Amino acid sequence: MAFSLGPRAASAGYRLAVFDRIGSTNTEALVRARTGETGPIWLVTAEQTAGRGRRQRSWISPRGNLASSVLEVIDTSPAVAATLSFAAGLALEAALQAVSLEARMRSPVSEKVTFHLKWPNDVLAGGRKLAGILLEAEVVARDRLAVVVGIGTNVVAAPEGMPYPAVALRDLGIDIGAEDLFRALTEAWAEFRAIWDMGRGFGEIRRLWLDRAAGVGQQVSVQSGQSMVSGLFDTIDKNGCLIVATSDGTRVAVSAGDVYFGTAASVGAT
Ligand SMILES: O=C(O)CCCC[C@@H]1SC[C@@H]2NC(=O)N[C@@H]21
Repeated sequence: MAFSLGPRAASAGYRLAVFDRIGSTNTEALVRARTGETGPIWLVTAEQTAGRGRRQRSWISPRGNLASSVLEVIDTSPAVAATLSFAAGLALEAALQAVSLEARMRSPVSEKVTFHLKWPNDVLAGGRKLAGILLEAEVVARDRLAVVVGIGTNVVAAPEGMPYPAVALRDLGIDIGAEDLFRALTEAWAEFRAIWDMGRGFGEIRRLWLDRAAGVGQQVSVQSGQSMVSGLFDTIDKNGCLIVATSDGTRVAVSAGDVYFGTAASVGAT
């Protein structure tokens, strides 16, 4: 089976570049944006050899997993563009739901799996990391912003030896191909990208995201650089910052960091 766009993505004007093997779809998208590509375009590869994750980590994506990026060149500020990653989380969760349902219809013995979104932009299944999102933005010609949203999903294999628990769809009994998930993702992206509407729809995206979020109202610790803030995960604000209500009654807004659920900072980070 080959990678293809869903009908809604195609009619919304998205194009597609498919690779058999590439270093990083995010890097390729940024290189293209610097040399005149204006998008919107999806880049997808069967195998990624130098994938990048958040916070300068590497991202392992062997053949069979899904590594893809969407490039949009838009007139908005980096702060507004950053909120697009929440729309990406919602799109990925919707795509995962859709393909899991199809897999269960083919093989009714497999159990229903619930996916949750973890701030800022991971997808968890049963508390384990299934997918990650890396949003990168760069000002290109004529002061327009190239926004690349890279989405990696463990379809057939989860990386081993990570500092957090990881899982693949196959481990969960969800037997689908990366091509099926990609097609569903392009459809869901077109839907949530339209709701986001250059940041005007972030209120709605925020509401939908909070409905599917892991750990709201629970104890979290958030590590941001050298500092750690602990308290209750209250909400996310209109900029997508995580709001932590600390025991001294203050509400701290965190714009970037790693979330650890519970009180022990040594478990649960993705
Ligand atoms: O959780 C993370 O740290 C984010 C991982 C993002 C990985 C994807 S795979 C496709 C795209 N290309 C990359 O090099 N990274 C992203």
